[in-house]
Amino acid sequence: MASKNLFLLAGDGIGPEAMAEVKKLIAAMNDKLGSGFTAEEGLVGGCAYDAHGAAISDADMAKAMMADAVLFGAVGGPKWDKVPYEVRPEAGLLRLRKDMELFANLRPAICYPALAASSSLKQDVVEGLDILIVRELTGGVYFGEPKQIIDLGNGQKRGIDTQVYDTFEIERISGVAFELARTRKNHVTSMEKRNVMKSGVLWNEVVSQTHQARYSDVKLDHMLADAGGMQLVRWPKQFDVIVTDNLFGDMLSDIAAMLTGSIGMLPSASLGAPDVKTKKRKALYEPVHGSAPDIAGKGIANPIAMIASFAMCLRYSFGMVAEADKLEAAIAAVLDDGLRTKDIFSAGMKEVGTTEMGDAIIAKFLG
Ligand SMILES: NC(=O)c1ccc[n+]([C@@H]2O[C@H](COP(=O)([O-])OP(=O)(O)OC[C@H]3O[C@@H](n4cnc5c(N)ncnc54)[C@H](O)[C@@H]3O)[C@@H](O)[C@H]2O)c1
Ligand SMILES: CC(C)[C@H](C(=O)O)[C@@H](O)C(=O)O
Ligand SMILES: [Mg+2]
Repeated sequence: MASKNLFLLAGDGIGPEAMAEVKKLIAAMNDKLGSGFTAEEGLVGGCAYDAHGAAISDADMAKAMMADAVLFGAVGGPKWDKVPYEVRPEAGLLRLRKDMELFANLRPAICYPALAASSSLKQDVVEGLDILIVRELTGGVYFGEPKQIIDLGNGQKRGIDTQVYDTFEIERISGVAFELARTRKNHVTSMEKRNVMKSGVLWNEVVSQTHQARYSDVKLDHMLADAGGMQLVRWPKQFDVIVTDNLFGDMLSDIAAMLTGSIGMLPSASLGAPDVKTKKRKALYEPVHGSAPDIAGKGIANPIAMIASFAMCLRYSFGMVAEADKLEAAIAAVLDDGLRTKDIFSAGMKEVGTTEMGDAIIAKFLG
């Protein structure tokens, strides 16, 4: 049997609370289904800084590089607001993405039928929504140089971040988006700001060329990213796959999260390129939400984004498609039964905590 080595980085705040539910699920799968996962745990974020003065240690970084898949909770929190920029909690996540070359971040936004009425948008706007944001994750303004604050010597300072994209980066992320579109509704919308950014001009050009050369069977639209944000809220069902850069993808996926009812619902997969020999790809799975310091420690966090991220792990890293489908169906069924964490609660439903929600999903999955 192929190895199934997981490396778990729960992180800070609600990260460990959500990860605890996935740990129970992994144990249950091993126990009841003989799934054969091994899981080792490490530190990332503020807890890693407290332990070793770095947002991730070299030893844990090496384990992440060797794992078949990394499961990541969330990092950050007010406790570490004043630590040096280079070792702030978020730096651990950015290092994982960069060193593992996880250039493709898949962020599906699905509105489960049971939650259509609880969205802040009108029911018919979100009902049946199933879109996929493909966010470029290792380039753009997140990593471009220079990135610094310069003292101008006249009482003024200058903060500089640099947006950089090379042809190959745009080509490979658009390839991922077109390939995925072929398995869905065959429609890609590329979002950039070519009206003000040179990188946007290049992005638009390379996506079009990639489309013409290899994917002309897929419908392609281009949209300015600001208008894209507006259209996501106006009529999101016009989209199938959205492909965009690192920063726009960050913002547009938080917007998309609210179409599903709560940011506590949105999973993600960050994937590298398949290895030429083994065809295996490095991968990290994480909820889109952060460490939610305002609710950490209260036992009320929604674990669904974390559990659905594990479903993506089953699908993309281990080819366990039937199990992934079953886990996603278990989430839908528990919502149909009326169970709700606080963030998705509406009148007449049963409010539950993190643990009860996790237990109910695991029971449905195994049942
Ligand atoms: N991947 C990550 O680790 C990640 C992602 C985003 C933000 N962050 C970090 O997290 C910290 C807090 O950031 P923020 O407040 O802007 O974003 P956040 O996503 O942590 O929280 C935003 C709001 O959503 C709520 N929320 C988030 N996840 C939830 C869940 N699972 N269940 C119920 N409610 C949930 C929070 O309570 C909060 O009100 C910052 O340090 C930020 O850098 C980390
Ligand atoms: C925590 C932070 C570095 C991260 C990002 O900006 O990419 C987060 O917001 C996300 O969406 O994964
Ligand atoms: Mg974000």
